[in-house]
Amino acid sequence: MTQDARNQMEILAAALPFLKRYDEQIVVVKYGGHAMGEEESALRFGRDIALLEQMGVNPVIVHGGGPQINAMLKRLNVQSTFVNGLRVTDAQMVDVVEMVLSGTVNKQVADCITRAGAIAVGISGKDGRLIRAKKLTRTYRDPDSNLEKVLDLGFVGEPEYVDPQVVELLIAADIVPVIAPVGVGADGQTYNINADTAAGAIAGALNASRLLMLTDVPGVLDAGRTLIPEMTVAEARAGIAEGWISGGMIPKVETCIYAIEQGVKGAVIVDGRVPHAVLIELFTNGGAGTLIRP
Ligand SMILES: Nc1ncnc2c1ncn2[C@@H]1O[C@H](COP(=O)(O)OP(=O)(O)O)[C@@H](O)[C@H]1O
Ligand SMILES: CC(=O)N[C@@H](CCC(=O)OP(=O)(O)O)C(=O)O
Repeated sequence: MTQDARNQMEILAAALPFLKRYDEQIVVVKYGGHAMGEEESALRFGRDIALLEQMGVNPVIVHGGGPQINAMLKRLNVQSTFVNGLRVTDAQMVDVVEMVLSGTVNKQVADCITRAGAIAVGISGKDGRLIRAKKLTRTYRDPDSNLEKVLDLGFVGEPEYVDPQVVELLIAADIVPVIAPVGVGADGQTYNINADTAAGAIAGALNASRLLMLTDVPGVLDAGRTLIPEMTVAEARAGIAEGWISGGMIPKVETCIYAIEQGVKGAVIVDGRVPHAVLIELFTNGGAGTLIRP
């Protein structure tokens, strides 16, 4: 038995009293592009997810792939810009985003789980019309003119309606759904959706008991860069308004708030690079990362 398998067994031994809590429950895991790391770390993630499935929990994976899209754009010599953690996505960009997310990354993540002994099937939000999307519309106050302006991010979408039927069919067949955050408009247009936002919408539609957001920082850090173990929705909103929650952390925190408002019991932002982060979060008293609560 490898050292890693021994570690996994040790966590599970400690987890026994908690197992019943998640039996038959849906746990949505957002697997961020930064959390994926090297192959060994992705395989370890796959083993944890396969184990959850075998233990009777119903994991649903929504993955990101921002760094992987960046790497492909670099190869193609295409520049990319972000506004508030969202990629400005023109027609050429949306093709690359779909190719990387629904193609390479989606199949890699599903493969890591399948190699660990569960059956995982990779789909995107377009399959079965899982994520009906519309163009994201946001306004902002222009600091120069002080006028309210519309933010145009091109083909960046937001979920308008989630039809979880295809995911529920996979769960009923004991298959782990692995979902790429690409949505489809009423007119068939493909939209690039931030993976955090997609995960929150799916967790809400599935009435999940937990949403775990795996990233590459220990959780939400305060202005002094210290980990905040627990914060209320109001505190999280204040962090965004005050600016110490910024960039890619904004969609993450907003997603947790949304998921809680939809009835998800707990939303946690946690460091996915820590070995067995998912098991530790679900099955230990202290958990890890930042829990956002009402
Ligand atoms: N208050 C904060 N606490 C932690 N991270 C923060 C905070 N504000 C901004 N960030 C940034 O958010 C990033 C996480 O978002 P992102 O890179 O989009 O992750 P992912 O690829 O996992 O979705 C962190 O690496 C960090 O640079
Ligand atoms: C609109 C938007 O920004 N979409 C993201 C989708 C991928 C993503 O969110 O990946 P991570 O979770 O790894 O950051 C993007 O284009 O990068």
